[in-house]
Amino acid sequence: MPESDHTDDTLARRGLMFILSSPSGAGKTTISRMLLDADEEIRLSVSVTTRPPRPGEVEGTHYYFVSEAEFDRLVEEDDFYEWAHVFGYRYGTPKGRIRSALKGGQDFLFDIDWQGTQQLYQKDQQDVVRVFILPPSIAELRRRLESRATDSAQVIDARMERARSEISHWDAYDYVVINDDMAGCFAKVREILDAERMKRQRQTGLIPFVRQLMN
Ligand SMILES: Nc1nc2c(ncn2[C@@H]2O[C@H](COP(=O)(O)OP(=O)(O)O)[C@@H](O)[C@H]2O)c(=O)[nH]1
Ligand SMILES: Nc1ncnc2c1ncn2[C@@H]1O[C@H](COP(=O)(O)OP(=O)(O)O)[C@@H](O)[C@H]1O
Repeated sequence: MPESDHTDDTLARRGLMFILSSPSGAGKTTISRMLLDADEEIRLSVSVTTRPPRPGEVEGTHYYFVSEAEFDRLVEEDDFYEWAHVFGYRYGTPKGRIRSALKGGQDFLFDIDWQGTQQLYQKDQQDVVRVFILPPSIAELRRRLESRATDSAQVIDARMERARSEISHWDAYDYVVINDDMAGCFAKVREILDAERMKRQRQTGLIPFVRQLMN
């Protein structure tokens, strides 16, 4: 849409980089999927990882699954916005077309950890919105990891161990939402997204619109 165009109450705007992070098992994948289903204007930034796929995970939909050597090659070619070590594997955000698509008003959802969040924020403060999801309690976090049934007891122990250090990064986020009731948490995340879209600085169509109102 050209910058000066608008329909009713919709003005042209920059897209935003909407980051959802949480300690493993708190529910960010669940909330991300609900958001992607409910909102046609946001697209998932699909990460590249060296971790093997879990049952049900689809190449190119949930992650791009690559070998260590392939990941090395992508790093050398400077193909990542950011990348980090998590749980013994590497994860990275491919550059792709993100920057040009943002200018055109496309929003992106990032399911990345606190390290990736810091890197993206340093690169692009004006487009980044950082949301951190917390579990209602440590006992419930363990229960969720066990009920997901994708990890061995040993891996669950390691994730629980790591959860405490992940939680310690809570104050590097713009918003913190507790995922007790799933529907309630989802509603709050949507409200954040809606409000951030309306921020004056993002509404590039406002200047011509206001000028026209004043003429
Ligand atoms: N920095 C960074 N972290 C990522 C990326 N993709 C996924 N992660 C994070 O890596 C962690 C492990 O993800 P995953 O193996 O899918 O397990 P999960 O903890 O159940 O979501 C999570 O905290 C993700 O948010 C990425 O591209 N960059
Ligand atoms: N509010 C909630 N109440 C109960 N179970 C939940 C809630 N949110 C997520 N879960 C469940 O907890 C498990 C972990 O959620 P998931 O979205 O995979 O977490 P993450 O991506 O943060 O590791 C899944 O089995 C999911 O269905």
